[in-house]
Amino acid sequence: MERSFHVVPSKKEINIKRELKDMKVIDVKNVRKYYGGVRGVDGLTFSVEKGEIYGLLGPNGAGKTTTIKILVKIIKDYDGKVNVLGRDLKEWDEGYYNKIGVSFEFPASYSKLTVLENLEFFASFYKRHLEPREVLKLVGLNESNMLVLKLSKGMRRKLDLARALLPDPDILFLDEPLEGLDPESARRIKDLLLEMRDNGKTIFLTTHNMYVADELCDRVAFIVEGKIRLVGNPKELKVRMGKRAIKIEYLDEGKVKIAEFPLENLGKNREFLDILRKEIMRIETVEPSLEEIFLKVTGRRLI
Ligand SMILES: Nc1ncnc2c1ncn2[C@@H]1O[C@H](COP(=O)(O)OP(=O)(O)OP(=O)(O)O)[C@@H](O)[C@H]1O
Repeated sequence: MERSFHVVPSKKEINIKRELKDMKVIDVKNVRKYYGGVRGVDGLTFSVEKGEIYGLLGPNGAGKTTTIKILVKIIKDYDGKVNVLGRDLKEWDEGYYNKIGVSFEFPASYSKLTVLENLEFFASFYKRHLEPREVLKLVGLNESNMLVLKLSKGMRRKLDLARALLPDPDILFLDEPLEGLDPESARRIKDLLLEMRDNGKTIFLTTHNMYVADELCDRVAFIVEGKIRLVGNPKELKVRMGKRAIKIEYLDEGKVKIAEFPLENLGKNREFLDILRKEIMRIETVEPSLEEIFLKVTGRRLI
């Protein structure tokens, strides 16, 4: 049976939704994975709630891909506890793949088949799925009859996402979802993900791009050397971790000048009060970027 994101839910679905509300959809406790002697993740602990876009932000080698691979059961030999959709990950059988959608950095399609043939093939694995043409429309990929080998990087990225959407999953796992997309396509995919989130889907993504984290994520987790160092809403983090300063632009003897002052004791700051008597052009609070907060908290740059 085909379903869309907007169909009226059955009573059973409403009850399940009620149960899932406020529930930790993903709960990871003290997870550890080494590749021989190389640390993938170590002491990884976090949880994701239903209906949020949760972003794992970190530099190369931080453990983002390892985390996703564990969560989608590609890596099974880890230590620690992982619970997804109310069940221990190790207890989930093949039914898990009807509940989740996965889009990875590497191409996962058959290059000698067309876009539509690929999606029809993948759809055949699911008991219930969305219409291949419908998911292509959602991601804005119009080249349904083009061979995959002829697709640009951005088109492949959209195809990967379309494939992830096929089972109409409760959770989407996306590795660097906007990488390689032109600005218009990136905007479209961002809007799609936000709409899906508003419709109760949970989206877990990894990125090393602070703009993606900033614009898309309800919560962002900083990951460094296999551990989460800080979690928060991007806007709240900026307020909490910011410099708490203002920038003032003013005219001084016909020249534009800019000065910055800490918010503490601003009303008693003689230099600031003197400037206020001049012609003010603009006053704004100084907002740090996520990159700056990341550096402050972890001592590491994102790239
Ligand atoms: N198959 C593997 N064999 C050996 N070491 C690995 C393997 N996969 C990952 N690693 C190592 O584990 C660590 C974490 O890698 P991971 O790919 O999870 O990080 P990442 O944050 O996704 O980085 P990137 O942004 O570069 O993909 C790195 O030191 C990496 O070299």
